[in-house]
Amino acid sequence: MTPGKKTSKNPERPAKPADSLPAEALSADLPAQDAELEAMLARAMMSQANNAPPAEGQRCGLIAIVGKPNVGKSTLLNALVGQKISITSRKAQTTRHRITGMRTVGPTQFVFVDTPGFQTRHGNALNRSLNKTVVGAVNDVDLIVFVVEAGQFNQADAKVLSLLPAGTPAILLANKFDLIHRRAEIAPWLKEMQERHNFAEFVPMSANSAKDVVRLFGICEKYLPPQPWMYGADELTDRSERFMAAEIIREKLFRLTGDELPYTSTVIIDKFEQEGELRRIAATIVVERDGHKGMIIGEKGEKLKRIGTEARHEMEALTGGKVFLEIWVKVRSGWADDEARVRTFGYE
Ligand SMILES: Nc1nc2c(ncn2[C@@H]2O[C@H](COP(=O)(O)OP(=O)(O)OP(=O)(O)O)[C@@H](O)[C@H]2O)c(=O)[nH]1
Repeated sequence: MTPGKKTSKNPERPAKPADSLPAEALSADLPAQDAELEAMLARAMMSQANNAPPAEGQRCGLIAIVGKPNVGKSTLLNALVGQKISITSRKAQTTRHRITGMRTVGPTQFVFVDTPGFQTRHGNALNRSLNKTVVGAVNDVDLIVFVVEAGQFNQADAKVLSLLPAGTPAILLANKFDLIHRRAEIAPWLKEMQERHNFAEFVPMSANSAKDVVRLFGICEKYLPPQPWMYGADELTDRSERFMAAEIIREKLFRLTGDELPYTSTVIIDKFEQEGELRRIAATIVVERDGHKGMIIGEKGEKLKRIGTEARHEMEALTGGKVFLEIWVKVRSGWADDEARVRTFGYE
């Protein structure tokens, strides 16, 4: 199911959101004193979710979550959806696909689109494909959530920002706010950010905080147009169990191997069969070099066994049934530079 075509731009964009910090406040007279800044941040942090039903029926819209690698986009999507549908790791470039996650709250359906972090290094075929996914996702949505790490902005952030279409409202989401200990340092950064783009709102938060996530729903809701829902009220993602299985294995692979394993390893599902509540899954981890294969298999096969066990447990929790999982490791040198291979491995 592709929701992209069903959306329409919000016809009545609110001029000034009531429950978050208006961006104009930042560009004009940014408070010089710490106390004022503290009050301003407190207001933005404290604003409550406003999930009151709209007067006339259903509301629904697409919200793209964009940002450079590792800023917390997938963590945010999972928190918003209320279930893990996008894999995360401490390594950058974990997300490789456009992943749609939905959450229906009262009469409003939020359709979130998580995207790969925009790649500015390595111009290989894999990265070109990832970037195409990001560019596709920011067009034709009702709202863009531009995620940065609070207090930071570099060339990689700038590249993503340059992709945002002018006519679509964008929220500046300053994530990992829990890591900011001196809030006063945020003031000049905020002012700079507002000069870079005409953000509709500024949301300082932590994707790890449930309270912050609830607040974000209220902030996003008013940008979604009144229109019928695109998905059922209980649906959480448009991705299949087969897709999720590959992603879960890739997450364990990324988490359980050191930084020495290059990000150009991928997972293909060779077999996915269901008999009642039992799933039989065979998967291949594809790497570029023999040395990488050894790293994944580990001494006496220990590492691969652990990847398999952790992936299986997570799949069993997700599906509620038993899973038999077999994983193989194969070397395909240069696959990430080969357009055709990148496509056969499931990248757009
Ligand atoms: N302290 C802190 N860490 C966070 C927060 N949000 C995410 N993280 C961590 O940041 C790391 C990256 O998170 P991801 O959600 O994988 O980031 P991403 O932007 O999806 O990364 P890519 O897949 O590379 O695009 C993980 O280790 C998260 O646990 C937050 O609010 N506070």
